[in-house]
Amino acid sequence: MTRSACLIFNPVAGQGNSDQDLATIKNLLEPELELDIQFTTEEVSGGELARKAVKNNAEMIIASGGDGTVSAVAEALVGTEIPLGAIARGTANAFVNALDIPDSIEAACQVIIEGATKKVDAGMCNGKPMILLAGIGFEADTVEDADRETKNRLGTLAYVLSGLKQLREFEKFETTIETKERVITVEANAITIANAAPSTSVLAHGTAGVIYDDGLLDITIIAAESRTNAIAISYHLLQSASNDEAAERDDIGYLRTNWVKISTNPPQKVVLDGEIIGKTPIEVECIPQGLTVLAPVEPEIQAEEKIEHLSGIKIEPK
Ligand SMILES: Nc1ncnc2c1ncn2[C@@H]1O[C@H](COP(=O)(O)OP(=O)(O)OP(=O)(O)O)[C@@H](O)[C@H]1O
Repeated sequence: MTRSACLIFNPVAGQGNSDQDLATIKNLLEPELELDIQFTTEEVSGGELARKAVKNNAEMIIASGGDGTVSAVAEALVGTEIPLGAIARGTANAFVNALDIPDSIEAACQVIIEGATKKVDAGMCNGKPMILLAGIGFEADTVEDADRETKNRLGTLAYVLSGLKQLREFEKFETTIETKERVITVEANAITIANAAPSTSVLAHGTAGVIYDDGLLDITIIAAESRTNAIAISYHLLQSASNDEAAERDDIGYLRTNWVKISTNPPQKVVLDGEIIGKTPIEVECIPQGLTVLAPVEPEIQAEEKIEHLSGIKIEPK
């Protein structure tokens, strides 16, 4: 029996040629899958289309668009067993990068055809599904500041530019972090609560790698004393993120927990998976294995070795 899938496609996502993208996707997938193609519109979101597809018992749901569309579709699938395929066509493509799904159309289609799935955690933030992260403080301001027109012209650079602009205006706020075991109070400029995070979300990377299937949220606290320090912190986190190392500076804190409530004084804007959802306080809970995604089969871990260069070494097959 042929497998079937509902493809939810944003025809205005990203900077590429959507007609051509759709033709490529159909060429690659249609020999293997019976596709029911649904287009998002300004009025009908990917989330709405996905909820309809869930009701219609879709066998698989594929989201193709920017992070807005892919996250909205993913959120609708939290708590279901329906596998999500993701074909990223946006600017930052944080969702696929965070979950180790390839970001080219061809490779993403190949993953969908191969059909291997993995379970990843999701989260709930103030009752709303969260796949990647919630940001409080300058991360939230960065997102709000990167407008559509600038994003179209500059792509990812738009976020970096607005981030630098925000750093000039940053300030500290009183923060209370409540876990099931403790109440922590601290002065901070930014708090990130991550379930999964791409390396470009630098403020999420206090821990040594944000793990998306450990049943825990990774919380990073930034407490910079000056703007210069904030820039140094961002650079430090960028490096520790790319090396999968934990942050070592005294003005960066991190912890892991499965539930957290965060309040601030004064209240701060909160960005959830790229959208501003309001202000603090927030309550975030990890939903272990809440989402099934089509993802590349994990490569076998090869034991690393470097021996051939040793002088006089002999290596013989047994
Ligand atoms: N057919 C459509 N016509 C106009 N706007 C649309 C249409 N379909 C979706 N949208 C809008 O697209 C936005 C979601 O875009 P999405 O995140 O998929 O791509 P993007 O904005 O290009 O991605 P990125 O944020 O990575 O740049 C929503 O605001 C939605 O209202």
